[in-house]
Amino acid sequence: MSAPPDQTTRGTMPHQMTAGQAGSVLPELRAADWEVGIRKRAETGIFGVFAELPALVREAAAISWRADRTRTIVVLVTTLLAGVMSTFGLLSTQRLLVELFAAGPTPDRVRAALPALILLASVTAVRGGLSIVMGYAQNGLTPRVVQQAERRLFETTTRVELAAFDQDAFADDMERATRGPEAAATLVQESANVFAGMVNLLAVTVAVIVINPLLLTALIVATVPNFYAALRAGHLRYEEFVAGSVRRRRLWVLQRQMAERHSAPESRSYGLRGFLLGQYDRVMSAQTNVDLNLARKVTTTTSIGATISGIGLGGVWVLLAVLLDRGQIPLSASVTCVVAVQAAQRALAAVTFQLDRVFTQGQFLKEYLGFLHRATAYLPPAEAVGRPAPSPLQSITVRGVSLRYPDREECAVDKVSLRIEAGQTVAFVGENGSGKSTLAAMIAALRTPTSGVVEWNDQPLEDWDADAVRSRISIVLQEHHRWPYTAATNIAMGDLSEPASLDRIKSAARQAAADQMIQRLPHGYETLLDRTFVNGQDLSGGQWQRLTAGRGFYRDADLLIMDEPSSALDPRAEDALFQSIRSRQGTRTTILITHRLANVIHADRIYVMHDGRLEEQGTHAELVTADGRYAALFTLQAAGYQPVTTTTGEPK
Ligand SMILES: Nc1ncnc2c1ncn2[C@@H]1O[C@H](COP(=O)(O)OP(=O)(O)OP(=O)(O)O)[C@@H](O)[C@H]1O
Repeated sequence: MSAPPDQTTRGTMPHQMTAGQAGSVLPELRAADWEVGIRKRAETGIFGVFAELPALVREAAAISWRADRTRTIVVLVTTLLAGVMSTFGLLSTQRLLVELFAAGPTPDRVRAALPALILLASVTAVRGGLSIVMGYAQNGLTPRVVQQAERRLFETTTRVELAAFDQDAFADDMERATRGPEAAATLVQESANVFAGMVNLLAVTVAVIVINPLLLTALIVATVPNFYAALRAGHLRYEEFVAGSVRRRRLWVLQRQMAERHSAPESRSYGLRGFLLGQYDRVMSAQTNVDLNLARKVTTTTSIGATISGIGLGGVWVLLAVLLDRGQIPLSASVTCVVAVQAAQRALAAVTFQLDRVFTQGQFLKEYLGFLHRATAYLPPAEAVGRPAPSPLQSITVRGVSLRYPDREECAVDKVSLRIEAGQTVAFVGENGSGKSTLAAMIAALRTPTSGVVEWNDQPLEDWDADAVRSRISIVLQEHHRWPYTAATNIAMGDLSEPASLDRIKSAARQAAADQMIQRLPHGYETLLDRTFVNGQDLSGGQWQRLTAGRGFYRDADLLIMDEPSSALDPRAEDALFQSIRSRQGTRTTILITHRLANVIHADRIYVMHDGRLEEQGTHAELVTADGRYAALFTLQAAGYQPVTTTTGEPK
């Protein structure tokens, strides 16, 4: 029996793990649909993909140019000059050999060879000097290019709308894109190297043709198969990288699950060790199979190339022997030919290696640029720039708003309409998954409705600058993030628009019942809240929740949205928190999402959600009188607080 897809993405149940199903059960072991386009492109063949290289090299050069003009020029010029020097070196070697193998007395031959010897020595010295300069320039250039390209990537990932993270492909796309910055840095130099290598090759080819045009054919047979095989091997490796990105991410997640402290307690108490190791074995064995398969293909390709090239090289030597034997070429020319063929092989090996790198790095850069391009679909519209900042909140109107998440049939929020006046405290209640958080996210300008409109002061949210709207709203999320900074910073992150003030931080912490708890930490407000750092501490779930609420209070927002802010709080902390929320009533606007219905009794209006729809609304008294869903939920919860009585009505 194969498991349903949503279950298998979270791991397969141990009883389902049979060897025969290994290839079919975990979807991450199969290529995902969205990879099709990328694979197709990877399969267009080596030369088809090569057509893209000039554009990619131009892009890399542009990135490098923006990062550091001087070093880019130095790297390009020194690399090209070094290539030219190699060619001169080869030509002067040839000249040297011709002079040394010429007829006549030895002192005369040595004298005649002296200019070529001096040229060879000078060329070698200049080449050495150029390499040093190139090394310095490249070392300075690489970090700058990486920093600039990486920053551009993170500028995008931090700006995209939340909807981007709902797309399957986004995380994998991003993983591949992270290789782009390094690729941009190496591409510039490697392309210059390829160019210089080509110049070198051309010189060798000319030298060989001059000796005997026939030798050129043999030279081509001796070198081209190796060249093609090396290119093909690079192509195969890239294909594997593309196909394996989901699997690698799965492995990375598993590695963390088995080695991190957050998962350690549950892993032990539920005895998950075997399960996790089993998952690891399965993903890893799939990875190993792919690696072995790749190694086999690469070895076969390169072996065939090397064999054909070897035969070709044998042909060169035989041809040379025949020509020598027939007296068709002098000894000096045949020695030069041996040197030239060896130089050609070295040059071609270098060019192949560099081309392979340019090719692979070019693909990484392409992934990077492609990701940046695709991500633009999730960036706020350009026309948003320059929109006015919203005036102080007077009302929020939700008009027929719906939102459907990708790949979901039902709407998470379905045609909801409501109006909140400034100063009101309203509550969203309802069962799990009824759409409360999604509705709040649309009101907070974090998600865009699929249809309908949210208005701020009777004007659609899109009319206002989105960042400015968000700066007027403080939202305490149900799934809050535990920022790995100090307690003070964790609270001050609620408003970074001005320098943090300890008084303000403490005041926010007091509203969230977090002040005393923080003061008792080893370094008080300056305690670092991450155990992975030296002297770092961790908090309990409820303590983190208090801190998060403190962050919400820290921002002097027109609208405070608290999504399930007290689920982990003890009764005293909960009471203190709700007193703080209540103290806002009449002056500041608050949206409260909670399952603890006792805390919403005082709300100005309660909205009851069910299956994405707004089912009831009213004050607590009105809803109890209506005797609908709210009344049922309230009565059920209240019953839990009644003393248990005997059948005669006596307390037990
Ligand atoms: N990012 C998402 N992608 C796909 N579906 C989602 C996503 N977030 C929420 N949902 C789905 O949308 C529906 C509404 O979720 P939402 O979080 O708004 O409910 P809620 O009322 O806040 O629930 P709870 O009381 O459990 O917090 C649920 O069916 C949920 O599975």
